[in-house]
Amino acid sequence: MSMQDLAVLGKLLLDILVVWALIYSGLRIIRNNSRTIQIFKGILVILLIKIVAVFLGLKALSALIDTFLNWGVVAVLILFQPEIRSMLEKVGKTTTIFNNNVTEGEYVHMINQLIEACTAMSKTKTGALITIQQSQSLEDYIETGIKMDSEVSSELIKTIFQYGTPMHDGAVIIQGVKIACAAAYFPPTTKDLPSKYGARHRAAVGISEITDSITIIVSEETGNISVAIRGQLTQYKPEGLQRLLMNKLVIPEAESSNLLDPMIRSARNFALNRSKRQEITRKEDERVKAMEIVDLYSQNGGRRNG
Ligand SMILES: Nc1ncnc2c1ncn2[C@@H]1O[C@H](COP(=O)(O)OP(=O)(O)OP(=O)(O)O)[C@@H](O)[C@H]1O
Repeated sequence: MSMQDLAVLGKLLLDILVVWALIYSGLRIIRNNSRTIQIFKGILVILLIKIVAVFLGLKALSALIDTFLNWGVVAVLILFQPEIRSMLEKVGKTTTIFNNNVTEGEYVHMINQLIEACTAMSKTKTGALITIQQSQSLEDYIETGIKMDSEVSSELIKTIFQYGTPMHDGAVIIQGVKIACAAAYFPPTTKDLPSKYGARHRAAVGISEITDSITIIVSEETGNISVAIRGQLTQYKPEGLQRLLMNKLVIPEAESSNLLDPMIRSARNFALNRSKRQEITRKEDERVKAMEIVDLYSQNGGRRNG
């Protein structure tokens, strides 16, 4: 292969890589926000109607949709203005696109502080609701609370949830290793939960159904600690919760989020054969010994989101 061929191949690969990164970023922005998902679905429906109109020769409908689509770019710019602005802000801070800037040590410290706080609140039966943002943004919900920008510390968490204080009602949201807000409101689940679970647990399950967040609940009534993930409520002892959070949040720095993540992950998954993957999943499951698992979906007709 000549140098010229190599140069052409290199350009081609770079081209594919850049387009991949742009599409991936675009899809992340859409997926990270419940509002953008709805708008994106709406646009898809309109495009589908357009295809059907062309196929059936419905000229008036087709022309109407054309006019709508022509103005669509302006409409999208107006509708997505907050998302576009935040995306450009992120591009400005290039580090956040390639690395979320949180070290493994900082995560471990945050987890230890959370465990300390939850253990103490569990003993004193102080009700608490703490949600940790994962890949899907919780900005919409942070807006409903009282904004903060503070390091997670056991003392601060306990103070926030101290009964009678102005911020004890609602949820604390953690982004990275910082408390982004307190007193946030979540849309409660519409599912029938066992009667022992009230509004706090309903809110936790609700947010876990619509985002990939991890929500810790300390019950005011029993002092029990539970976690809601993907619509499933699981009760943990503090040690189990610590293992769960370590497994979910502490990833080796070399694997931390960047634009090439999906490619690296696909390549790695491809390389691992099926049985090996099952073995790894089994070992990870064993590390988290839950006391009680309430699978809300199997109790309610088996619907499961994502
Ligand atoms: N939609 C919501 N979003 C955020 N927080 C909520 C929401 N609904 C209730 N909460 C919080 O839950 C508290 C009420 O909890 P409630 O006692 O009804 O629930 P519970 O699931 O039975 O919990 P516990 O076991 O602690 O009693 C409220 O004071 C408020 O702090």
